[in-house]
Amino acid sequence: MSESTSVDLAIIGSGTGNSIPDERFADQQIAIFEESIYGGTCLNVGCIPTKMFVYAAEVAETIREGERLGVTGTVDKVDWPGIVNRVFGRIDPISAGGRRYRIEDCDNITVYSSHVVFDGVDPDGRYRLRTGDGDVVLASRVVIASGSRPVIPDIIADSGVTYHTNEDIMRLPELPERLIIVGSGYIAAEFAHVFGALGSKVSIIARSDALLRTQDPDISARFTDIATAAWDVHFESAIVAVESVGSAIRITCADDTVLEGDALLVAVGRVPNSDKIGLESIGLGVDEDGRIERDAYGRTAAHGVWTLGDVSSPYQLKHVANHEGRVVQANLLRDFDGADLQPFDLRFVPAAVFTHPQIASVGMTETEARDAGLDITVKVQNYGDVAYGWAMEDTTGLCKIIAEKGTGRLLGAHIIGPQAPSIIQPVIQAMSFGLDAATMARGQYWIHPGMPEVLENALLGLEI
Ligand SMILES: Cc1cc2nc3c(=O)[nH]c(=O)nc-3n(C[C@H](O)[C@H](O)[C@H](O)COP(=O)(O)OP(=O)(O)OC[C@H]3O[C@@H](n4cnc5c(N)ncnc54)[C@H](O)[C@@H]3O)c2cc1C
Ligand SMILES: NC(=O)c1ccc[n+]([C@@H]2O[C@H](COP(=O)([O-])OP(=O)(O)OC[C@H]3O[C@@H](n4cnc5c(N)ncnc54)[C@H](O)[C@@H]3O)[C@@H](O)[C@H]2O)c1
Repeated sequence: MSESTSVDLAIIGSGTGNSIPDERFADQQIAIFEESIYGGTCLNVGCIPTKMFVYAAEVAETIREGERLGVTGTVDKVDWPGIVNRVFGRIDPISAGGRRYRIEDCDNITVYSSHVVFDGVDPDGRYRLRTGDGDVVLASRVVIASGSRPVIPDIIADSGVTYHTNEDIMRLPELPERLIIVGSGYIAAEFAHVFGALGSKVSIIARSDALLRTQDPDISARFTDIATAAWDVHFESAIVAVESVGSAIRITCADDTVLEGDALLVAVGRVPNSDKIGLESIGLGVDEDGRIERDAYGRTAAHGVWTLGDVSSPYQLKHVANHEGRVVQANLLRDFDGADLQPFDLRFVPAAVFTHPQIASVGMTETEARDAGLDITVKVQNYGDVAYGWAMEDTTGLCKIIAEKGTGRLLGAHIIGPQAPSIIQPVIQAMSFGLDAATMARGQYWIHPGMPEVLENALLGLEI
């Protein structure tokens, strides 16, 4: 049995968890546990590399779409290995540098590069954490920031075929000629764009009758139309067989559709990493979606144990994990039972899908607002209705605003079209700071002829 080490704070996960120790924690002994690449999902296999690939895909699309503007060009070559090297040539050193900084420059921090589990509580009430390498760390306070991982349907896992997830698809040695994507959410939409624009033939197997189903119905419908024209999309498809045929993968669906591909990407959702960390040994449970239960301040039911990010948040988004990280960080400097703890603010959480065209949203969908019994007014404004949309010859972009009748309270905004994640930001600001639609529309200038005029016109078009 190895000797144990005592620390003031243990952090499980080096994603958002790595941002917690700053100079205010310099007098605390801290253990950080990371079983995989240092820096977590967003940096290594999530937001950042995907968007670096997306940008290259956007450039390829822009060249192809130039013809309708009178600028004709062709994409002569896609240097996939070159793109992979550029992306990871930037990211890998950041991950390695972050790890090196914690190990070499932070005297109060020890990094354990191993899987860790809770192994009960010692007689002094400290949490016992046991690593796969045999180290035992005792901690009076713990932050669980262990994130989430991809779900793999049994029929694929059991088939023995080679499949990919976000963890390795971006490091394929060559661009697959034919890519099959199983799933119809964020990751499916983003990678379909990346691989489709860079030259793969993309097939999507979707369980339901639409893509990005959790978006506002107008956005999901518009995207589904565009995606169906761009890629080979199979709706309401249940997979009944998955097999290897030579170097290819063959998937058969219940309606006898047979698809063959050179690579298979699984993107059917992510589950919280709450099931392999020994939570039961410290009396903690999870909710029906596998998320660690927590209160508004990030506290679990175990005294001194906090949680944040994908493992416990209702949102699997990095900006949410970062916010939750800042809240837990502030609360760690207070008493666990203190009356001055800071709560999470999850009122107006925006999200964007970096597919083609881009999509961004904040607040309620029209369906959610109606289901909530609110008296609403809705305006849909097309990109093509404003001058910059004419400049772009845009025919598919739209901006939809939902507000409360009578008060003009902004309830939701949903945009599909070029630069949607940037264009939506003023609405996030308005909702966060309580601006109503009329004040937002006429209480400021809108640069003419900028694309945000689509937002201005949508606000002015509401019948409040
Ligand atoms: C392909 C993809 C694209 C995405 N794009 C975006 C985007 O554009 N915008 C956005 O907002 N969000 C995006 N996300 C979501 C975002 O990446 C996550 O919400 C965010 O990274 C979660 O952060 P976290 O700190 O909770 O977990 P993570 O960053 O996943 O960190 C958890 C860490 O804990 C480690 N760990 C887990 N269990 C243990 C254990 N028992 N012992 C030791 N270590 C352990 C894991 O190895 C991991 O490194 C994307 C996700 C994916 C998969
Ligand atoms: N731009 C971003 O912010 C971004 C990008 C990527 C991922 N993410 C985060 O990561 C999460 C996970 O992404 P995701 O795309 O894996 O999940 P998702 O929840 O967005 O979508 C999963 C989709 O797969 C479908 N599905 C489930 N089981 C299936 C099956 N057996 N066969 C076929 N389809 C099936 C679901 O109906 C759903 O539409 C997202 O919800 C999001 O929070 C965010």
